[in-house]
Amino acid sequence: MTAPHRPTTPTIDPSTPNIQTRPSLGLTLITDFITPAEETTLISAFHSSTGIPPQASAKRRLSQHFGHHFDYTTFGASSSVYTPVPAHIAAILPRLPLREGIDVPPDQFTLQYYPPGAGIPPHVDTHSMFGEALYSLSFGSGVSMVFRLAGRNEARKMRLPKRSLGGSTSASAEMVRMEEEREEEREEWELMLPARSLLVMTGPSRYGYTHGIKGRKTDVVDGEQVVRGGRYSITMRSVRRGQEVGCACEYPGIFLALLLISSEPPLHLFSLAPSPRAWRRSPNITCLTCYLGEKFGASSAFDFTGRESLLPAVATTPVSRCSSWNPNDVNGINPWYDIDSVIPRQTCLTLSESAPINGCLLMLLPSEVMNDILKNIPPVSLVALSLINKEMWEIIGPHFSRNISNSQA
Ligand SMILES: O=C(O)CCC(=O)C(=O)O
Ligand SMILES: [Fe+2]
Repeated sequence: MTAPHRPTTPTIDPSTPNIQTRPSLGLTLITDFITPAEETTLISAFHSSTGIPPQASAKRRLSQHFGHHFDYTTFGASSSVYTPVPAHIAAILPRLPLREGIDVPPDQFTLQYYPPGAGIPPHVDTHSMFGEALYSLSFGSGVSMVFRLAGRNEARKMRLPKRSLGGSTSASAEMVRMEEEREEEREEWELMLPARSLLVMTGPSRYGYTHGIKGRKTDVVDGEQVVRGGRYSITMRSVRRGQEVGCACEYPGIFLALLLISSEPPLHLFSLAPSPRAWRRSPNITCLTCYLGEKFGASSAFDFTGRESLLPAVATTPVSRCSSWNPNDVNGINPWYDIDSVIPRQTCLTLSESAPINGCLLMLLPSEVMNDILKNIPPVSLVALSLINKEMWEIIGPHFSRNISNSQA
């Protein structure tokens, strides 16, 4: 294990010494963004509205939502649950740095209280459902936020189970080896967010890195161990709606998709979800999840079971189709795991047990193609099998170019 690096040296304009920017990361930290009086107001408002006394020894992170509520099933925003934004939060908004013509004022606010020792797992906030700029206001106590280049590990978790990766072909073994080597190189670094500071994430820091907070009671600040106090934060996001939903960022990912071609509605959406935590960790797969949730008007299309398994964990209706469908036993081929044998042949399988489903097509698709398919070929049901990342695509993509050009034709 290498020690966390420091982030790149910030750029500071002498006329605004409290603003540290890291242009290559799209990251800005503004210290003393709110006054101590505002901090006191925000803290007492949190305790009076939640009814939690200030000295309460909470064990885990507590969240409160304003504006469109955060939806923990899609990791997007709820379209139905809304709490008006209180005046003490609204008062901060005019001060937020917005890039002209790019950023819009946030309309989704998650206020969190982290008792000392609590953290938040590394994640990338959902691309498709929230605008680019993310704002995080810290108060009560500072904390060290951990950034890590996103992608390989997250994608790997979503992609294929280890037994398949380590399995039959030298190509897949090689992929594993390369991933492991690259894993070592991934840089992780920490940035201290002082109380009353505002963090702004755009570009690479928003899309290309995970951010999280380690669950520990101390942080190292300028070489000194500092004991954490209770920290509050307000994460401010802008919600995308309608035509804006989708992801056009530079980190789109490539999906290994199984399209179930169905002759009749209703559409049945299945999803292979290792666990809600893994979905959350994988930036690109949440794009798809949210995209579908929004597209088909239901976050309940995805009903996570939380099983640590890549088997079809989820079904809307009927559940029996999902559970009776043994993925190891479809025409003697394992369509889920046997990437090498199935995809190059662009196998079209007939699922005799699943009457409304006429067939399925397993292929690798860049996410834009996937979006196109969803728009243009109803009715299909879609199984988001997995995700591979850009680097992986460079290795295996050439083998599948025929499939991609077919699907684009
Ligand atoms: O507490 C924070 O500053 C960050 C919280 C966060 O990353 C989130 O809610 O998505
Ligand atoms: Fe976040």
